[in-house]
Amino acid sequence: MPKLILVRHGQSQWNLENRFTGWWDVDLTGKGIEEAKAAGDLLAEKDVLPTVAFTSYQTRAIKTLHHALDRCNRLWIPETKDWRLNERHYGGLTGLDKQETRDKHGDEQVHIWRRSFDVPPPEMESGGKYDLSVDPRYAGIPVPTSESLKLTIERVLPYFQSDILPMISAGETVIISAHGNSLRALVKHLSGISDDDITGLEIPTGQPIIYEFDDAMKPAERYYLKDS
Ligand SMILES: O=C(O)[C@@H](CO)OP(=O)(O)O
Repeated sequence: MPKLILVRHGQSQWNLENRFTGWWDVDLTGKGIEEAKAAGDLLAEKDVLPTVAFTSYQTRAIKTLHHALDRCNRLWIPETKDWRLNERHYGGLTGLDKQETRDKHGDEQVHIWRRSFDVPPPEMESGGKYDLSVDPRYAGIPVPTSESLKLTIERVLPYFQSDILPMISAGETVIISAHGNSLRALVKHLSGISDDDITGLEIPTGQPIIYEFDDAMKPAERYYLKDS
């Protein structure tokens, strides 16, 4: 049965500091590295060994993938990076402290920015400290100025369907190392979760989630590998 493994990157420096991150390229903490290694150990222990890998353009997801693959002796498998698996773009909130933003704008407003389905945060100003539109890694790519979950889904899903699903159909065991919101986009689609319910789904760092597909490429309900 073809399998898909989803893993959210381990703890990042800004997860630890409680700052809005989005597309900003923050590295893993020591704890994040350990989470990624433990994910790889679990893949080895359960004998769920990836044959093809996908990740984003962001260091925390790339390093998580590499630490995990190292631990299950699969660093050699083909790997594709694509910006469409990036975290949702946090716009003008990027870099701000989440608690200070709550104190300034109120809990309700911050909850809307973080967890509404289709309300994007304020736009990022061009030329600001966290503007990545001139970063060479995004040359030729339409860098968003802000994204809701809905907008994130609109770039993650077509990429999944065109580039990742055919690999699963071909019998590969695919691993995707990505982010809270790019993975929400995939789980929403694969598990048929409503617009209202998906925003309440929290995806833990470094915990492999498994989808098994039947012959008609219909995914069964997801499960955490640690619980299998
Ligand atoms: O800051 C971010 O980019 C994301 C993921 O860490 O945070 P949130 O929980 O608000 O989606």
